[in-house]
Amino acid sequence: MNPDNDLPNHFELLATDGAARTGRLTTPHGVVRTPAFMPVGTAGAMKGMHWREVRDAGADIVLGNTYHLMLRPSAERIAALGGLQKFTGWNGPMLTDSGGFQVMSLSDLRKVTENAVTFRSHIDGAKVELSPERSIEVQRLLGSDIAMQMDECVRLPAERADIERAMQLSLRWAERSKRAFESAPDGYMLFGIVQGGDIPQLRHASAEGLVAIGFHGYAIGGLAVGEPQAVMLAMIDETAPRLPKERPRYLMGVGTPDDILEAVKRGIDMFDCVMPTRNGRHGVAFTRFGQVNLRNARHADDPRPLDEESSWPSARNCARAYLHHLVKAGETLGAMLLSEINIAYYQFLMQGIRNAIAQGTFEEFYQRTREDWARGDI
Ligand SMILES: Nc1nc2c(CCNCC3CCCCC3)c3[nH]c(NCCc4ccccc4)nc3cc2c(=O)[nH]1
Repeated sequence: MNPDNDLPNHFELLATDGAARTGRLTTPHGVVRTPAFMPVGTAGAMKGMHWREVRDAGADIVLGNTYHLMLRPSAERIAALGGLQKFTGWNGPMLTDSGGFQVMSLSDLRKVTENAVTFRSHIDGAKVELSPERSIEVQRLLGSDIAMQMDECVRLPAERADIERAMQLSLRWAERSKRAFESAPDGYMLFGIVQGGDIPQLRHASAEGLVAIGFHGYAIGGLAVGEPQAVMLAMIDETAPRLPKERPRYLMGVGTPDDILEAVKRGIDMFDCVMPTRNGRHGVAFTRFGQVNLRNARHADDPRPLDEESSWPSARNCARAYLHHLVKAGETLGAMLLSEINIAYYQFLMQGIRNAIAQGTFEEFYQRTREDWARGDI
């Protein structure tokens, strides 16, 4: 029996160092080492990468894209083809978001009612209704190992009344999402999502409401939506201690390496962000010494690789001059190389974090890593 609710707990805490934790989350498709960075697949693919590279870079779990896949090819078609793992060839754990956040950011003509989010498909303009029940059905059809409740995320800054309305609606949708999820086979998980904007009391009410309903894990949503990093970190401080310590905590949409290090320090276990692949496609590399914009002319004659000590071959072997050329020439290989270099760096960072927490040296790791970033690209 778990102290907080009667759902099975598939998360095992291995060590803690201050508020930071390292553990293992067991899913039907494999084990996820935490703290974990989850690369974001788009419509069933990791833009610019083969799944083999995603795995070789050290990723245990990737995100599938509920919003896109439900519109094309449709969740029913993916289910008929054996589910996302079979359909995509990624045979490891997958997490899917509920789709509501993306509706709000990607499609126009959308409306939020008590029952659902309704919107027009950006593909064929068809009217689509995404209720908590339909979102759970789609995530079950996709075969995702970890599903997210349907929620409403408010961009910041926002009026208190709007933040409160969306937080309360999300709690009612949490209840409906959990009921719709109840038929899932053992091992599959559903996470609740804490809302409440930048208002501590609303964050507390949301966290307490979700814990009372009971989930396999808890996400902190409604952040990385325009607020300064200090506000994001303050809301983590208000929320994480109010979530069951034996269950996983997932900070949605975050973030830069600096965001991740600060959030791990405050007790976060899981992250997702499009930044490594998106910045890679735009010519920006993440390295041990900070970000390097390879579009910059200063790299044109530089024979050095990005990082001679990197465990990732392309980061250790490709001359900056070559990467600069590929990016300027708009060669697809440029986007591919920088995407894999960035995913590999994020996984290198996560492995360093996990090792440091396990050894009780997270504080030193935290300080040294930030100094290396501040050194900047030599
Ligand atoms: N349900 C839900 N999802 C959220 C997401 C989407 C997380 N990524 C899903 C993933 C699924 C597959 C496709 C891609 C997205 C967020 N992303 C961000 N910030 C991103 C900030 C950002 C960072 C870099 C670049 C652009 C935007 N804040 C978020 C808050 C919430 C939230 O409250 N509720």
